Amino acid sequence: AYVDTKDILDKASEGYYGVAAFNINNMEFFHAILEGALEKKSPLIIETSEGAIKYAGMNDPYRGARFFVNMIKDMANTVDIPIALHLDHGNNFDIIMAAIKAGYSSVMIDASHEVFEENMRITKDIVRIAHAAGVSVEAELGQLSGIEDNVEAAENVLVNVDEAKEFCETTEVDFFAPAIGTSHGAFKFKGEAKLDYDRLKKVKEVTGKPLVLHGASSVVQEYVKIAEEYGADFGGSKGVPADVLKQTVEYGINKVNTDTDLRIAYVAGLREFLAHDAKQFDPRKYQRKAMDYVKKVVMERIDILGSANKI
Ligand SMILES: O=C(COP(=O)(O)O)NO
Ligand SMILES: [Ca+2]
Ligand code: NA
Ligand SMILES: [Zn+2]
Repeated sequence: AYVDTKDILDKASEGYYGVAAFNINNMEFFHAILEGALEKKSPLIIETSEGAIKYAGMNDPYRGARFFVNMIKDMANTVDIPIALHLDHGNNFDIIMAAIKAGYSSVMIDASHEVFEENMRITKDIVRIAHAAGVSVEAELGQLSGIEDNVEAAENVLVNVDEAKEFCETTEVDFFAPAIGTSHGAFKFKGEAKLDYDRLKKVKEVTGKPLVLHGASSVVQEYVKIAEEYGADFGGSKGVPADVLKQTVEYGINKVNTDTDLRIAYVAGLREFLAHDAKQFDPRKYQRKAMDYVKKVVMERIDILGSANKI
């Protein structure tokens, strides 16, 4: 069934387990992810960035938002796991409105690069509009280093616990993303993967909200190796290890944003298949190994986060 993201995350917060939020840009990733979630009988959050919406809509965001809603809502209403569709890193007001209008389950308003008061003001505004339309809202405090919503953040700015308390009370966001040391992409840590667990525990205590971990991919080396065997160069890639992910769930993370792991698994499968089969040109066949690897990563992640059979 097609559900509100808040429903999935309130249950996860109650039960202290994590639900992965998988990013997609096309149908094949959605199908591969869905196969894995169905097999695990897990609730599923599908999320699309603003870039994905522009990509699918051939630069018309409302068309792109409708494309994803039509594909995902229809499928959701014909399978028996709960599925929500979420706008990831919403920043552009028109695209956030397009997602709400098209029928997204939830939207993120990411104004975390603004000063605290401004982030709070903007977020409050979006919550008012989204709630009026029955749509739930995510927002973020702190910054992840690297490129994020077209804003270049030089280095990590960790969430401030007192600000988090005020922010959640004032804005009434439904779920909240505290920056605790992760970053987007495949090169998250120079040395050891260190997240600020103490800060995370305190944010959970003072907000009581379902919490979101951005930049949560593990950069699974099994697929990095396969991709590199067939010509990729992902040297120095490092993500959030599975045991660290488990710790964050234990301390209150419930939505676990996963994009990079699926991209690496897919390109590994595609490179491997094409290196061995010189004759195949049916896209349903030459993408299948790539989709199988995505499905495997999805199922492994569901086991790490504990959302299997939680429907
Ligand atoms: O935070 C993410 C995904 O992060 P990764 O690059 O670690 O998959 N999406 O919002
Ligand atoms: Ca941000
Ligand atoms: Na998000
Ligand atoms: Zn993110």
